[in-house]
Amino acid sequence: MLLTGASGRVGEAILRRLGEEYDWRLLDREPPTGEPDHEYVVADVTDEEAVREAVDGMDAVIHLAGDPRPEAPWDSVLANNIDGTQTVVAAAADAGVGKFVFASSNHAVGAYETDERTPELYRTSDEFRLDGTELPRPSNLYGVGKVAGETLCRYYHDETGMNTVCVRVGNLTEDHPPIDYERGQAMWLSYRDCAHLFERCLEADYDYEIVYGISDNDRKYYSIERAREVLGYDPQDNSARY
Ligand SMILES: NC(=O)C1=CN([C@@H]2O[C@H](COP(=O)(O)OP(=O)(O)OC[C@H]3O[C@@H](n4cnc5c(N)ncnc54)[C@H](O)[C@@H]3O)[C@@H](O)[C@H]2O)C=CC1
Ligand SMILES: O=C1O[C@H](COP(=O)(O)O)[C@@H](O)[C@H](O)[C@H]1O
Repeated sequence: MLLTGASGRVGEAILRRLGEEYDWRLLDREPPTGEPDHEYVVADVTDEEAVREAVDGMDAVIHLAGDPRPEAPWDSVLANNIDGTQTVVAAAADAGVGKFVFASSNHAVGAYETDERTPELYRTSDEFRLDGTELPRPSNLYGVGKVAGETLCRYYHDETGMNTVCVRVGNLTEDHPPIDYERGQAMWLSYRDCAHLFERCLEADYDYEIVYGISDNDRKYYSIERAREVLGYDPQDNSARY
């Protein structure tokens, strides 16, 4: 399995629980901080030759690498998130990789959180749900880049049949949900549920899917029904317990 952006937070959550479960090849533009437990490729995802070598022989790719900042400027979004994703997904499709898992974001649909809907949207009593079938509605240029990534995944799936899932990740924080931040509590994804969700993305059967990546929070305004149904996602955590 190839894991891009392996040295970041999502990569850490995945490797902490699944490090021993798969034969990993890790890729990041930053070198490892210590002696890596797995094969480690230092490369930028915009480097086509390096990426083509990295995907060679892989059954699956989890593509996390990119600029994660909601306020990321356009030049970074364009290079790291759009060009980088195109380079990785095209190389994976050409190499005949079986499954491609793309880390999309809540910011692909963040503009559904209108002044009229918030803050009630973030509360348990509100029944509004986004389920992945709605049109994209990004809240910033970073979100635009994630929508572009989802569209690239759709295109390469349709062109080559590569099984592809885009996970609109919520707010990953370790140990407990964000404090004094209702939006973050509604879209909290625990480290444990994060690892489980990406494991399901590696194991389940699907064609092309968009799912939400959050824990089973009482406050949720993202449906996790599709992730349950198609992937067998069974989250254990809930921000309401904290
Ligand atoms: N952490 C979260 O709550 C959320 C994360 N995501 C997405 O998940 C992915 C991972 O996010 P985090 O782990 O939080 O970010 P992070 O910044 O902790 O990790 C990203 C990793 O990607 C690497 N990277 C960045 N650009 C690269 C490039 N051009 N080539 C090679 N490596 C590159 C960085 O060196 C870093 O190790 C990102 O795509 C982000 O947009 C989406 C929604 C929420
Ligand atoms: O996509 C992302 O979303 C989370 C949550 O967004 P926020 O605006 O509520 O902080 C963010 O923490 C993460 O860095 C980003 O990649």
